Amino acid sequence: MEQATPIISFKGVNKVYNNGTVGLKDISFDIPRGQFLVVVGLSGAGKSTLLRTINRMHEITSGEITVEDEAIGDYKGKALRLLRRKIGMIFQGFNLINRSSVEKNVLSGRVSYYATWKTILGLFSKADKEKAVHALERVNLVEKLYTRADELSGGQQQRVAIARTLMQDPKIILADEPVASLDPLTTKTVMDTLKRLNQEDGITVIVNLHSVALAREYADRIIGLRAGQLVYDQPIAKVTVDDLDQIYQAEGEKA
Ligand SMILES: Nc1ncnc2c1ncn2[C@@H]1O[C@H](COP(=O)(O)OP(=O)(O)OP(=O)(O)O)[C@@H](O)[C@H]1O
Repeated sequence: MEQATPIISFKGVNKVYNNGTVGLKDISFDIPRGQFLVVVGLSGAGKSTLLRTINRMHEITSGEITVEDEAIGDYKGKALRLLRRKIGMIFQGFNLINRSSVEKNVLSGRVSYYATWKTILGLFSKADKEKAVHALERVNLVEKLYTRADELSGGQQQRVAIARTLMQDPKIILADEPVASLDPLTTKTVMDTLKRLNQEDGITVIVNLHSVALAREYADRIIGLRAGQLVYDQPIAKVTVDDLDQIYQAEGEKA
């Protein structure tokens, strides 16, 4: 059984969108520090909503979320910036500046450490440039430092996005369908990178995935959502194919 203090805790969390759609319904669970957690569920089950409440990209309607034992709901200004600094986010579409070099994209992960005018003028410190090289080494892409982002493959672009989040020295990485637009081979390079950072740096990783096969391959634990509710929560050793089929049963969707 996990004994570690949770790095993130959901306590009776509800999210209702302005148009009345229920995003999350009475979600309570803890995420131990260093866990590789995979969230599965049908399209519209609430996976993105769940992830985005952790860095306050989405506000919750009721309940409480704590990160490192602090309720984050009232964070404003500096406290919110610091929260977002310690939580890296990876998106399905990579969100890179396509016409800029890999180096510039990676350095942009450091902007929250600078006054705005410096980053506008591109005055990153030598230490940060070295940090960018190191971040690219971690994702095995250092040879692409001066390549334009849009000249890279999808899997390489996603690894640049991961390197960019490493510039924040994140304690948590949220990845929302990070491999949904990638082929199987590049999918593996991206998932392996996330797993390595989880294991070597102890970064807590929370990934939304459509693929049940990938979830089983990489997760320490799988949670399942259906219609905004937490309907499944098991350590990987106890996860069975039948369980996962159940979560996807509604529309017969499989990996
Ligand atoms: N901004 C919004 N306004 C209103 N409803 C929303 C909004 N964003 C999401 N929803 C709704 O909330 C529910 C949960 O959506 P969410 O995107 O979290 O699901 P998901 O599991 O991530 O789906 P997918 O796998 O398709 O990304 C869905 O019914 C969705 O239509």
